[in-house]
Amino acid sequence: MLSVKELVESVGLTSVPFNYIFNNTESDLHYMLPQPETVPIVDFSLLTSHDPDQRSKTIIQLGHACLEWGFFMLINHGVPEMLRDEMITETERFFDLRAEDKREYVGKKLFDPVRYGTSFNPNVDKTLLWRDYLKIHVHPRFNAPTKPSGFSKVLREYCQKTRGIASELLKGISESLGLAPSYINEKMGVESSESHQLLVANMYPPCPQPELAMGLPPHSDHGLLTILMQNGIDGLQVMHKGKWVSIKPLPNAFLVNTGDHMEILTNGKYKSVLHRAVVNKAARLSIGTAHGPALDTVVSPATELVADGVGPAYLGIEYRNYLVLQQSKTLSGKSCLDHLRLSI
Ligand SMILES: O=C(O)CCC(=O)C(=O)O
Ligand SMILES: [Fe+2]
Repeated sequence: MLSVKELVESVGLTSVPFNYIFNNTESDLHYMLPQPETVPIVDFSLLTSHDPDQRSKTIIQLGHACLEWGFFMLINHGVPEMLRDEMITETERFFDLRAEDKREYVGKKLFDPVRYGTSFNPNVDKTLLWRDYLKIHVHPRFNAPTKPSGFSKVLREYCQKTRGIASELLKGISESLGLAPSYINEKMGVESSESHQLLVANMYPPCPQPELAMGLPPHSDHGLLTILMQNGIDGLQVMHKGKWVSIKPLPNAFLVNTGDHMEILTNGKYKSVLHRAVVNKAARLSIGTAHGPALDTVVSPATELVADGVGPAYLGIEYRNYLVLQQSKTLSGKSCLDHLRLSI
């Protein structure tokens, strides 16, 4: 099957082929929240500050962002702009490689180290997505494609830095829940040598009729947290108060969202956020890292967060099995999490 990029480049497309036409309902397009609705901004340098006042104010903002949005922009995170730029350039170079150089990563399974493909699950997707992807398991074992030659070094550094950010954010999030700073990191083993980190690069090639196609349909992410960045082109939309909000990141900011395992762990207090990626006439690239526990960790609601007499709202599940569940289906809303909900 051709990637979207190959499709676009091979035939000089002027319209979207029928199997990519996404059923964007009228009402859906009108559901945009009037801008600007202010997306929360979290200053990482204040979160990690030695000044207890600054830190506790930032923890309150972080908790608010998780509670009200499940999404925030992270500024002053300390990842050099040059590393981010290199990461974007090397990833673009990967997608630009000749088909034969990427072939060894095609048709791979969920837990294979490096996977390159298109759509989400083309075997079951009724409508194909305007998106090609590269997915790499980067922790606990680091993996990288062999080409382009500079990719591996940049990828390793980038993933190490984003892991550090995730664990600091999880300390702040634990505190915002009234728990010890180390609570989530310890319970989920996020700082352990076995914690799982998946890198997902999304390439959305130029689309001749962007309003007809979809890059990624509404979905939530599987992990505890996702840390995302993009090239200069926007396209991410986040569901807030029942409406879509288009996200325009500040220069050099990361976009961070809570995932399904945050919702399970917090017994529904910090919900995973629905988001989607629309496409443009220009090529868009986004790079996300999903941060979670070791694959064999059974995640269930933290007893400290289950109110007396209420009980857990989700069944526990092994992290690995949740990934298997998500990949077995088409990407659709929060349908995986729905499998684990308990009626209270
Ligand atoms: O492209 C984007 O901005 C969003 C990507 C995304 O949601 C994902 O990879 O799960
Ligand atoms: Fe996502």
